[in-house]
Amino acid sequence: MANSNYENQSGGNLSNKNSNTKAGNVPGDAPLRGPLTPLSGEERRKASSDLKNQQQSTTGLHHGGHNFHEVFQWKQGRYADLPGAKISEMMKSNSLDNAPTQSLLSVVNGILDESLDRKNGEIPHRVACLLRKVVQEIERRISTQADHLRTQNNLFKIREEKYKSRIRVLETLAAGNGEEIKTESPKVEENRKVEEKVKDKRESVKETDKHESHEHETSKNEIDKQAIKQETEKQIREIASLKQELEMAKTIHEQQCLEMQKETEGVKAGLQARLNELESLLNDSNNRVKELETSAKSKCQSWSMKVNTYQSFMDSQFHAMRNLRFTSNAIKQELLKTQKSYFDEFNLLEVKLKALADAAGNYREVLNENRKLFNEIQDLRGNIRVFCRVRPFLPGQNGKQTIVESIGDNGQLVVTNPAKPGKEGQKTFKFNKVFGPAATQGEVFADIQPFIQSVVDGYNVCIFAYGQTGSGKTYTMTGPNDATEEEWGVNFRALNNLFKISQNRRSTFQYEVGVQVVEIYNDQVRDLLSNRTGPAKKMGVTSISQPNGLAVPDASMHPVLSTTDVIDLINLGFKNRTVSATALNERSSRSHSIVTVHVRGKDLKAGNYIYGNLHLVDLAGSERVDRSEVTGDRLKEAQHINKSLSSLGDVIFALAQKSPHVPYRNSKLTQVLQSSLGGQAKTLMFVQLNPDVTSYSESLSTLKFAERVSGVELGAARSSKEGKDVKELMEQMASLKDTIAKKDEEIERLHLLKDLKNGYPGIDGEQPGTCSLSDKQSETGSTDDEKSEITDAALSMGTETDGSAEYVHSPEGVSLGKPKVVPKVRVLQKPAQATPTSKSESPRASSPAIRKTLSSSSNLVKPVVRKKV
Ligand SMILES: Nc1ncnc2c1ncn2[C@@H]1O[C@H](COP(=O)(O)OP(=O)(O)OP(=O)(O)O)[C@@H](O)[C@H]1O
Repeated sequence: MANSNYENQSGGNLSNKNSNTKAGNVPGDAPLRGPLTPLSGEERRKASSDLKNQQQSTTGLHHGGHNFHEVFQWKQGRYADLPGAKISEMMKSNSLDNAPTQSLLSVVNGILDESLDRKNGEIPHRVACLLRKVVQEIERRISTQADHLRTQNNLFKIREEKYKSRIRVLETLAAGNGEEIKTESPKVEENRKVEEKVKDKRESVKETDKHESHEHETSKNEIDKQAIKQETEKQIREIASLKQELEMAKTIHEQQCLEMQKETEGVKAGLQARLNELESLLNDSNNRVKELETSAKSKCQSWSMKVNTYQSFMDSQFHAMRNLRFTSNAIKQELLKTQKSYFDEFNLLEVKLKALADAAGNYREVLNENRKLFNEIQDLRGNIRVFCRVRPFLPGQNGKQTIVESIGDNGQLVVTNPAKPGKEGQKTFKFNKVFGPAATQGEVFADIQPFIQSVVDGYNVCIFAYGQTGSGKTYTMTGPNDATEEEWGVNFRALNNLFKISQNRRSTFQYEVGVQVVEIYNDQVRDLLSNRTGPAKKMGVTSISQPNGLAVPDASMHPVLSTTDVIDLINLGFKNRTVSATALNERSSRSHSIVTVHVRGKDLKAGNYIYGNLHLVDLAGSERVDRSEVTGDRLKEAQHINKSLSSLGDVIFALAQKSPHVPYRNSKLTQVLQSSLGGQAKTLMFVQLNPDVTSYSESLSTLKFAERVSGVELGAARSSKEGKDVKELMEQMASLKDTIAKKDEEIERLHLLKDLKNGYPGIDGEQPGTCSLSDKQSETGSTDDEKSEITDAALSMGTETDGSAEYVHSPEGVSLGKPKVVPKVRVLQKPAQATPTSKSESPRASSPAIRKTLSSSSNLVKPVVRKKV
């Protein structure tokens, strides 16, 4: 308040408190007084009124300053936000002139602090102008204050002179020359008053004395003189003290002057430094502003360039979009056209699908017929088939003189007696097929494969290898030790094929496969897969074959899911056999090993089961006992072998003769194989031949046995009452083959229809997880039989789908709609009349499969021309 008072009074000059106090008492024409001289009442009143005036003036100015505060008391960081109009208004108005210097400095500091706080140090232009104005105001005030100080100094000097003259007067007074000192000093005035008082007193004394006695006058005068003297001394002392005080005041005043000067210079220097600092900041700010302006200009230019680029890009995009729109319209048109043609094709397809559904509906029937035909072919070929296999000479075998003269394509084998060279010694044998020494395992199996399919169809099959020791029975049935897949024997290949077929039929049949491995040694049955340790347990054989074909129910049954399982089991069985062989001296040659595969298939549609079993038999060596000239155990073994082999021959012969009694019970071997010998069972015998001349006698014996067996069926055919000869039967077989071929053609056509349907993705209704027809084809083998299996599975799926989905046409395409059953409008029909042929009277020829001729109303499924059988 005091500060602003002073500042306002002095036109905003900078000052301190001391100067403030004194400046208030320094009006130009004010009477000069000593510092300690008491004020008279008049002077006090005047001084009070001056003070009031000053206060009023201060209040008024402060009011103006208050306005300034209102304008300038911005919070830190807000000066930059002052609107330009406000700043220019402040700069135009006189608010800066009335503002206290402290406030101006606060503004400067505020702006600078704000500029420092701001990261880029920028001061907006308008704030910089304001700053310049404020600084100019501060400069002006400094110069004014300097003038004021000079004036004040002069005043002090004048006052000093006055004090000095007064001191001189007092000194003169003190010297006692009685000279009246006319001075305006209060002390002198007081002296004067005292003197007047003394004078008055003297006069009053005189007057009193006039009234009192004259005598006392003299003594009183003396007393007065002494009093005056004392008074004078007292005054001299006072003058001395006043002088002292004056000196002190002078000293203090000089000190104060010096201090003020120093302070003023300090403030001036500070302000100058601050001013310089502010100017440099201002310059920096200006430079920064220029830099910013330059960068803003360059940015502006780059932005305008970018804008141009974007504009051109947008133009090109718009152009491209327009083109795309045109293209899209064209595509839309094309799509509509395609859709229309698609609808047409779809309608056509629907018609074809109906035909396909009809055909597929009857496909099962066709398939069954196919199976029957297949079996009839098998029957015609003979339920007992004999293959002869001549093993090659072994690497270490000497001589290498063979008894095999020739091998014919028609199953003819000519052997020569080494003792009778020439035609005389030659003997011809006829079998279903003869495999020479070069025949591979794969070639051999190719002729066996149909038997495996029969097993899956629910027939019992027995494949056994017969021959003398070392003739290759185990090689054919199992393969060599540690056989590669190429060298796999019948066992592994048969099961591998069985799994493949069951896999292909998985949509219609669910198969379970179990394996038993037993051996028959000395007419005893032993389980080779028993996990019991020690010698194998003896097994009983059921005399009447069970419906499930389990002739040895006590033998462990092992379910198998893959060929690997089978390999493991058979290896385990042979290992057990080998263990026994160590003790029983090469027992493998003198025991029959039987691998029995039990197949149970569930018809997924009908729900019924079919059973089939396959016996894979590696017979004991067939060498003659008399030649071996053995005794004891070996003789017993040989007798058992001979007995079991001849029992096998007897059974087969009895079956061929359709004898009412078939001697199965004569040996354990025939009992075990009973389910696979006779009835609908199919038997395949491998006659293994050692071509070495040294084995001629054994080989001849083997061949004779085989000839007897192989001649059974054919002989029976020849001796039948209908008088049909082999040639006729062969013709019949060819005819049946022809029928099958036609059916295959028909199936192919159905495939075509199916493919046609699959050609339209999204409408075939293929269920997830099901294979497409092509998938199935690729994963199967190349035989026709397998193909028919595949077709069966594929068409079964197709039939279900065709009957359950309706296809909805929509502009977006084709989608599956509400399920709808497609009515079967076409069925496979029997021919109007079946023309019986000369063979039709035969039970085989008169079977419905042969009599039926397939026809189809579909233009794609052409009717099969019925062949004369
Ligand atoms: N087709 C063939 N090709 C190559 N080697 C063969 C063939 N047939 C048999 N062999 C070999 O002949 C030898 C005897 O064959 P194998 O053991 O199969 O006769 P086997 O009739 O089973 O004898 P055993 O009655 O003693 O069991 C074996 O070394 C076998 O590898």
